[in-house]
Amino acid sequence: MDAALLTPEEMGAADRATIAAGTPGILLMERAAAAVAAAAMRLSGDGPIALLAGPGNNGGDAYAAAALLKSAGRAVRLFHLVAKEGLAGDAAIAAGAYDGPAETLSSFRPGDFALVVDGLFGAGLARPLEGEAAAAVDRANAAPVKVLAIDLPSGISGATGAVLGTAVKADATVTFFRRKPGHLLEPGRSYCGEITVADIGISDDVLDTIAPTTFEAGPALFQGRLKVPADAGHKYDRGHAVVFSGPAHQTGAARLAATAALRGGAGLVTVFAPASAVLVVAAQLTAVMLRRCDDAAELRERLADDRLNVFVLGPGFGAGDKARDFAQAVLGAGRRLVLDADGITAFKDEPQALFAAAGEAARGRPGGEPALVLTPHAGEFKRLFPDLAAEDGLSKLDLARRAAARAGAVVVLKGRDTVIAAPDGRAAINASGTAWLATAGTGDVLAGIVAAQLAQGTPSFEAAAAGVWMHGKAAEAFGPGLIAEDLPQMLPKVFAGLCG
Ligand SMILES: NC(=O)C1=CN([C@@H]2O[C@H](COP(=O)(O)OP(=O)(O)OC[C@H]3O[C@@H](n4cnc5c(N)ncnc54)[C@H](O)[C@@H]3O)[C@@H](O)[C@H]2O)[C@@H](O)CC1
Ligand SMILES: Nc1ncnc2c1ncn2[C@@H]1O[C@H](COP(=O)(O)OP(=O)(O)O)[C@@H](O)[C@H]1O
Ligand SMILES: [K+]
Repeated sequence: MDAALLTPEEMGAADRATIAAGTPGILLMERAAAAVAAAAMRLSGDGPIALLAGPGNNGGDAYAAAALLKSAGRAVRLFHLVAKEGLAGDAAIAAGAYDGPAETLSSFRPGDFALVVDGLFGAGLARPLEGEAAAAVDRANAAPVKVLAIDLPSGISGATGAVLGTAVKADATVTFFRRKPGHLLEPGRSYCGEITVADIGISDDVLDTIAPTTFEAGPALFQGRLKVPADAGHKYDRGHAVVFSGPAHQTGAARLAATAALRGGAGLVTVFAPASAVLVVAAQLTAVMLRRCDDAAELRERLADDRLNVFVLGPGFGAGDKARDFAQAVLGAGRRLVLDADGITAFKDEPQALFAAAGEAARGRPGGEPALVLTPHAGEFKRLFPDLAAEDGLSKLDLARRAAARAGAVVVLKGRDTVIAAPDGRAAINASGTAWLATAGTGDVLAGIVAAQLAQGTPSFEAAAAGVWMHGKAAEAFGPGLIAEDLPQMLPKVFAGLCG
C-alpha cells in the first residue's frame, strides 16, 4: 500500500480511524505541525516567518507550527482569515495554545518575510478562493518570497489537482501519511514544489478498510507483478510481441515500438509489414524479426500461432478500415492489444465496435482481465470519448476511469501526469519523466515498452503502469536533448535500478 494516494475523503477517514483507535486529533495536529516547523526552519535560514491560518484544521496546523517555531526562538508572525474565536475542534485547541499575537490576513505583506507558511486551506477546500484569502495568495505569489504549503497549496484540490479560483505557488509542500492525487495531477503538481510526506503516527493498517483505488505508478505498485527472466528460462517464456508496420514511407514508428518492445524485455519481437514495406523495414532491423502481413485474412492465419501473445497497432499505421479490421482480428483471437495513435483514430466513428470487441476478448481471459490497452494523448482521447472530453469538471483521473470502464480496456491517458486506469476502478498516476519526452515518436516507444510487459505475462493494469514509469525513467536517465531513439537504449539502466 506504499503506492496508495488518498483522496481528501479517504484521508479524513484515515484521521478518524486513528482518532477512534485512541490517538487524540490534537496529537496528530502537533505531529503535523512539528514536520511543518522542521521544514520551515530549513527553508527560512534565520529570517522571519509568516504563517497564514485558515478557518479549519489546516489553519490549526499553522497555529501549532507557529507555537513550535516561536518557542525555538524564531521570529514569527501569524495572520488569520478567521479570529481564534471562530475556530472549532483541534484548530481551536491549537490556536488557544499559541501565545503570540495574531493579525488579520489583510495586513500580511510578504516582502517582510524570508518564508511564508501557507495554512489557509488543505483537504477541506470546498469552493474557489475569493476575497481576503485570494488576495493574500496573489500577494504571496507576486513576491519573491519562499512559500511552504501545509498539506496542499491553498486553492489546489487534493482530489483533482485543479486550481479553485487562485492557488499558492509553493516551493515546498509537507503532506501527511500519504500523498493525494492533487499532488501528482497537473496543474496541482506544478504548484507543490518539492513534496515531503510526514509520518504523523497513522498506521498503515487503516488502509485495509479504506481500500484505496488510486496509486502512484512506480515500483511499489507493480514490482511484485513484473516478470524477470528465470535462470533456466527461454525466450518464449518472455513472450512474442508483434508490431504492425504502416506502408513503405511510414515504417519508423513501428520500428521504434519494436525496438522498445525488445529492449523492454519481450523474448521475441516481430514486425508484421505489408509487402510494399518489407524491404524498407528489413534494411533497418537486426534482432527484431520481420514477416509479411497484407490483410486481415493473412493476419488470421498468422494468429494460429498462439505464441504471438501481444500486438501493437497504430504507430504509423494509417487510420483506415485496415486498422479496424486488424484490431478486431487480434481481439477476436483473444490476444492482448496495445492500440495507439492511428489505431485509436481509426475507431473515431465507431468506438462501440472497438469496445464490444475488447469486452468480448476480456470475457475470454482469466479473471476477465482486459485484453486491450489504449494509449491516447489528449487529442486521441477526445476522438474516442468526445462526450467525456467535453464534460465540465472531470479530472484526468475521472476521464481515464470512465473511459476504461466504458471501453473494457486499460486506458493510458498520456501527458506529464499520465493516468493509467483499469475497468475495475483502479487508477495510477505517473510522476516519472521529463519535459524532453514531448518529442516525436516517444509515444511509439511507450507502446512498445507496455507491450513488452504484457508479452511477459504481467497483468494489463500493472503492465501499463510499469511501462509508463519505465518510459519516464528512461527519459530521466538520458537527460536533456533526448529523441525517441534514445529511450530504448536507456532501459537496461532502468532495469538495473529495478532488479538490482
Ligand atoms: N485531525 C485531523 O483531521 C488532522 C488534520 N490535519 C490538517 O487538517 C486539514 C484539513 O482540515 P479541515 O478538514 O478542517 O479543512 P481545511 O482546514 O482545509 O478547510 C476547511 C475549512 O475551510 C472552509 N472553506 C473551504 N473552502 C473555502 C474557501 N474557498 N473559502 C473560504 N472558506 C473555505 C470550510 O468551510 C472549513 O471551515 C488537512 O489539510 C491538514 O492540514 C492535520 O492536522 C493532521 C490531523
Ligand atoms: N511535458 C511532458 N512531460 C513528461 N512527459 C511528457 C510530456 N509531454 C509528453 N510526454 C510524454 O511523451 C509521450 C508522447 O506521446 P505521443 O503524444 O503519443 O507522441 P508521439 O505520437 O509523437 O509518439 C507520452 O508518453 C507522454 O506522456
Ligand atoms: K495549505
